[in-house]
Amino acid sequence: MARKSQGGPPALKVRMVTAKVWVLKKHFEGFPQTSDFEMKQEALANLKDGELLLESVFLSVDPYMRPYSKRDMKEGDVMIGTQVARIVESKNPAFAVGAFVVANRGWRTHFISDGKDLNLLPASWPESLPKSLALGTVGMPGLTAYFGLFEVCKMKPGETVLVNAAAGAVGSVVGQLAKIGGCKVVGCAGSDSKVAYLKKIGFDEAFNYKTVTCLDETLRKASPDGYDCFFDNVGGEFASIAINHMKKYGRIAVCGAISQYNDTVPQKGPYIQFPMIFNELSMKGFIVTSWYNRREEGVKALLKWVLEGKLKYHEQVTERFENMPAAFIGMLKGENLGKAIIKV
Ligand SMILES: NC(=O)C1=CN([C@@H]2O[C@H](COP(=O)(O)OP(=O)(O)OC[C@H]3O[C@@H](n4cnc5c(N)ncnc54)[C@H](OP(=O)(O)O)[C@@H]3O)[C@@H](O)[C@H]2O)C=CC1
Ligand SMILES: CCCCCC(=O)/C=C/[C@H]1[C@H](O)CC(=O)[C@@H]1CCCCCCC(=O)O
Repeated sequence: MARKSQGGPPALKVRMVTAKVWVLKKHFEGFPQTSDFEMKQEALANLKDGELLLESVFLSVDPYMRPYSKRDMKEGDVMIGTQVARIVESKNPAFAVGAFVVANRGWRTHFISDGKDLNLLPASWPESLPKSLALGTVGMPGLTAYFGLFEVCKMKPGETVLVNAAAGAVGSVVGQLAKIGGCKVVGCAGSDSKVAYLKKIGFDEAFNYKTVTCLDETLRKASPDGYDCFFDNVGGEFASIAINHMKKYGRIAVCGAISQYNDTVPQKGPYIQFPMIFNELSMKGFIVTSWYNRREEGVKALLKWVLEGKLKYHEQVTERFENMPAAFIGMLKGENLGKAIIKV
């Protein structure tokens, strides 16, 4: 607080902010444990000209954090990740206090930015729409579905699309975009209530991959003529079986391999050459950020479909920053329906 000291110059306005952060205490071995994380405090410096102070309002837990922690992080680093944050103080004329942005500043409650790494929420974002959707259906996972389906799979009206992890953040958008695009869509998920949700949001066929007696038979029954497009979020055994159900010239978008992220011993074949050659398949891995030169187009399309009611969303919201590790582990276990979000 500013105050005048008797006779001297006015005292400086000092606002000390302490951020809570989650660090990777110990590299994950197999399935992550809450003991692999540690919560710490970070004192933030005072703002310099051009800087902003932000507070995270919603944070995202995503599957990529598991493989990327192994590839890119060392023990003691703050966990990687994105947030929707509110500007609480600004010494940058381009950013007003109270505005909301998407940032990529890891598992932190507060942080300082020079504004260069921030994406303002679109001006057309309606007040009625949860801002957390900028981390899900209208954010990175939604864009993954959009570019993966339309650009990687090159999906066309009248085709049949298969998607796994279908009740999650990416998969639930894939299925609905396939319907918007005039396709038949088959999806699978890991519980009966998720399967019921898939039917509710318009999937033509849906099944619980954990309880089917024979995946091969189930895939054949769901689409006896096979699949034109396979949007693979899971990899491993599921993908090895599904590849044999592709139609001639089928296209596979290799988006993720969540069934393999926690493996301590790498899974072995079967090998894919025979179906690839016999059916002249195309299989392409992709990272959504390679399409971010068209990010605005994707966000605009997804937002429009949400507002028209054609693209439904569900969020699994965990309250409190302190529960982030549990929410992350829960998401890897399949406890989320739709996008897993943390509300600080
Ligand atoms: N390439 C890219 O640019 C991107 C790739 N991805 C990938 O997309 C996939 C989905 O991500 P996202 O939508 O954010 O996550 P989800 O919201 O789908 O959450 C993960 C889901 O994966 C399912 N799952 C977990 N373990 C297994 C398993 N062993 N076999 C089958 N399913 C499993 C669980 O659902 P269930 O109950 O059905 O088992 C769980 O809910 C991930 O592989 C991720 O890495 C995501 C974003 C960008
Ligand atoms: C074999 C691993 C497959 C992982 C697939 C996946 O989920 C990829 C996700 C990326 C998504 O396309 C956009 C991202 O931001 C994800 C990668 C995040 C990398 C984090 C880099 C570390 C940092 O933020 O500093």
